[in-house]
Amino acid sequence: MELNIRRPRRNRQSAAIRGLVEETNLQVSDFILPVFLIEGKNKAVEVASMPGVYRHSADRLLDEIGYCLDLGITTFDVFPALSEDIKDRYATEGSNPDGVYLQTLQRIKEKYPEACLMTDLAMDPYSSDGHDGFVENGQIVNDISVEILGKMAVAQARAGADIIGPSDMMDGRVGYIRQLLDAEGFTNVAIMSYTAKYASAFYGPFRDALDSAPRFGDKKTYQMNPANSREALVEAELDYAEGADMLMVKPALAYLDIIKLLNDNYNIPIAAYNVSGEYAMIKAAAQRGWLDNDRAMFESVLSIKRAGAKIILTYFAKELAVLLKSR
Ligand SMILES: NCc1[nH]cc(CCC(=O)O)c1CC(=O)O
Ligand SMILES: [Mg+2]
Repeated sequence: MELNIRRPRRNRQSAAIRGLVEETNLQVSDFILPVFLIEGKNKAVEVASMPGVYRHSADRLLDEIGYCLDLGITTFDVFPALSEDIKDRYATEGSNPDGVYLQTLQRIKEKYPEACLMTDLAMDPYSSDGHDGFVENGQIVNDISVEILGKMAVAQARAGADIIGPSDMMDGRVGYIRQLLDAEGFTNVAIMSYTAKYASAFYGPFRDALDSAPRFGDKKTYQMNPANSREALVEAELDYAEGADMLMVKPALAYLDIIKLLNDNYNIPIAAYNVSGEYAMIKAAAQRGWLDNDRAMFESVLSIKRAGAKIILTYFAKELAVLLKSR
């Protein structure tokens, strides 16, 4: 029998050697935990389609963030779930400094100055149309949306945001927001652009959590077609030129090729959003005993890092932090 002299199994023969040759490692500093804020007091309501994920009122969210900081999680992406009566066409509440969202950001910063706060910048949580941009005659109007988003971004920076995360996919918003932030003295506030955000089925549980599904139509005129990858390079080129500090791909698991594409072509950090549906799939299978929760979680988040994402937004951040500590 003639075998090749190269035997890859030699490098797998013991835990020690496997450790030596291991190329990718997850660490808690890679993660951003998305958190959901609701109105009221002393409330923690589990999201039905996201077992283990809660919508917290501000007071409970403060406790939650304290707990996560102790676990080593440094950065939080805060999403508001607001009542219908506060929403309007112009997403006015999005830049209301006395509203529950911006007030809560301030409270978090006051209590935990060390916490790094990321915001979601889009109109949908505040819009009576449930779209990320401004709606006129059934169309999402780009430039008016960008103006509204600019106001929101400055208000978020004033409330203490460290990283602004435009998730709306309007053209030109990164450059516009950068200009406004700089003009207002917020040169240190970073922009993590949702650069390649796809029109995905995997946002379903998130829209349940926020009750933010579009009131008509879909998001296909602004979010990308899942069939396209070269278009992601066009989006990246624009965001890079407009001053984005980090480029995000969303969702993550069905878009590992896009993560790799951007990582190969851009020398700023790439982020990926391991979205609600990707979380829900593993949780649902694990609850039925069809998958091992911890192993499936670890493997899927590891694959996102291996593909080239340095930063991972994931609802698994807490569980992963505990798992990594126990190793
Ligand atoms: N601007 C909205 C927004 N920001 C983050 C998510 C999805 C996050 C997730 O599914 O976990 C969405 C949903 C959407 O675009 O409809
Ligand atoms: Mg773009």
